[in-house]
Amino acid sequence: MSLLTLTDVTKTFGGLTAVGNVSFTVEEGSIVGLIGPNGAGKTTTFNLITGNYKPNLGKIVFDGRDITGLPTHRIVTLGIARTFQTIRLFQRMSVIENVLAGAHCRMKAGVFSGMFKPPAERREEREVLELALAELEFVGLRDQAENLACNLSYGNQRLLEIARALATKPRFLILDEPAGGMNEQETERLLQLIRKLRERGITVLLIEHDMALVMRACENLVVLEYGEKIAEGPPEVVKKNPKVIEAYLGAD
Ligand SMILES: Nc1ncnc2c1ncn2[C@@H]1O[C@H](COP(=O)(O)OP(=O)(O)OP(=O)(O)O)[C@@H](O)[C@H]1O
Repeated sequence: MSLLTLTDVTKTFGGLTAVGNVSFTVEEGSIVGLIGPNGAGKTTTFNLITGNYKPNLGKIVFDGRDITGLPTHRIVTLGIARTFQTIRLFQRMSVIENVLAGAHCRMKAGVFSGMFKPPAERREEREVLELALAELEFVGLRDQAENLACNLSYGNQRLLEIARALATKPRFLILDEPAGGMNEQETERLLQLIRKLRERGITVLLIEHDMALVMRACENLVVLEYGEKIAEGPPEVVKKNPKVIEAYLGAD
């Protein structure tokens, strides 16, 4: 079953077409890579899916529902979460507080609201804390919960971003260059983590410049160049596509 479908989506900035007539589908439970040279329109596509941008034309359907142009907070509650190309953590807050900030959008009451709370609210807070700790455990940062986010290594900050996104209980997770700045060992851990996400039933859409990771992690790739889709299919087929080879060689 297709979880996400983009149909003829276009986004322009002034005279520049950042994304032009792009259509693709992400099947539920799959790991799909969105790749292409710098400036190809990958991040813009992510921003269109997550409601950070509104498309000029086209339609985005998630789980059978038209989400085109919905505000980001509505899209998050429908089950789409993301991480960012540049790390966006609360650097002076603890690791667990960063994850709680993600969980917050699912709570009826605020996490930090008041001292005298009714039992239902306290129960909800306990549950949210347990959820946040479980997500830290999942990404391998449980023992860092009390540490400040700024004290984590770059690779671990990226994992923390994933934990924070997971705390929103997504069905669909969008990862923007998760391996950026990671060493080989951290990238290997990330690959295992992405596979574990799928085992949890979470569908993953990934932008990544580390081609070795993309080829190993994804079962399907969508390739953009100058805002247009130039290829789509399994990695072993896409990597032999002359248009893709030319796009990458041309970029180098
Ligand atoms: N907010 C914006 N205002 C104007 N132009 C933009 C904006 N965002 C992106 N662009 C332009 O749109 C095009 C696509 O950019 P985008 O960031 O989506 O590409 P990308 O494939 O994610 O690139 P990279 O791999 O370098 O992150 C580029 O030419 C970029 O300069």
